[in-house]
Amino acid sequence: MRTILTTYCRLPKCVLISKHFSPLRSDPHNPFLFNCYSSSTTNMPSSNTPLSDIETAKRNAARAAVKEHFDPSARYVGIGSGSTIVYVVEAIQELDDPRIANINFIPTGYQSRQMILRANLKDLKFDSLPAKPLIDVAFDGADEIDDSLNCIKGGGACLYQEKLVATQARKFICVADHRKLQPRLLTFWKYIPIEVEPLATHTVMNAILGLGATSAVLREGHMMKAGPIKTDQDNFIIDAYFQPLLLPADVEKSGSLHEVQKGMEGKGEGGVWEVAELAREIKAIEGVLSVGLFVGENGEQATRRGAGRGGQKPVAAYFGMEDGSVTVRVANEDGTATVREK
Ligand SMILES: O=C(CO)[C@H](O)[C@H](O)COP(=O)(O)O
Repeated sequence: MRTILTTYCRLPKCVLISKHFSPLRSDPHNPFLFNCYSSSTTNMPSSNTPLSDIETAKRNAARAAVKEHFDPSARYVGIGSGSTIVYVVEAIQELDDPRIANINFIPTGYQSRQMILRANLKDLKFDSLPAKPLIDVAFDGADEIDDSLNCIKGGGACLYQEKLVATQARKFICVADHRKLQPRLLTFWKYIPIEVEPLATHTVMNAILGLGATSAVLREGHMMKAGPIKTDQDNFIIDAYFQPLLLPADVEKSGSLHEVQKGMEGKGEGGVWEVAELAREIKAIEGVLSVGLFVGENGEQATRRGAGRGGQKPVAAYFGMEDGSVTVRVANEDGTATVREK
């Protein structure tokens, strides 16, 4: 696997390592990481635990999102993966409403399910959901969210089940800290996680480079000698580095995507994509199970259209800010988004 890594990376190794070591995952105050090593039966941070600024921002965002979108009389609630979602579960518990015991919580993977169980909530596997009713609401974190509520997800390697749950939900709500609030995807967060069937790893990496990625990296585990990370589906993750992604509005302004790309190529910065178009191209590569770009419709748009399912994009994203406030990006009917301060 080392061969694959060096063959396909066009960046110097040191750059790859530093990009790989995401700043979003190195906080010693992170209660999710802490609880990985604790024997705590709740897996929940105590509300009295002093938190770092980032963790406080996550908690503030989670509390605001739960207050506005969690209904204790709901039947099905999706619970995502990562370190921020811990605070959503905490905020649900804090409501201390007996009706919560009747809710089926749908996990998006192993970590998510453990969190649900340790919080003494009722878990229901995605494939046990009845076909018809949609999940009332799904909460999840994200790695980056743009002006139109497109998201990058999969920093924790859970994108496939997260997408399954989001697209089966009437509304999908994102919860994040201020670092994830960006105008365009791939601004602060530099790569798109892609889940691939292991046999197809080489061919998918080649195809991604063919789309103009600056590099494609097979994600290794923390213990290099143990090999690449395996997802909950036993697949690999390829992290694909591209230039910042455009919104449809950027393309409209410039006339056509081709014109924008031409302009960028002139500056020696090829491989510029509109976000939904790139998601479609990557998904079409044989061997790709899921792309960590959440694009297209949101659940409310899909419901209005009578689609009978949800959408990939959130209807709202809550960001805990550095000053303790919460900023919300809310979807408008036409797919654009409005920013609201709380
Ligand atoms: O997509 C995910 C896992 O695959 C997470 O939701 C995303 O990485 C955000 O995680 P965190 O809340 O720890 O920053």
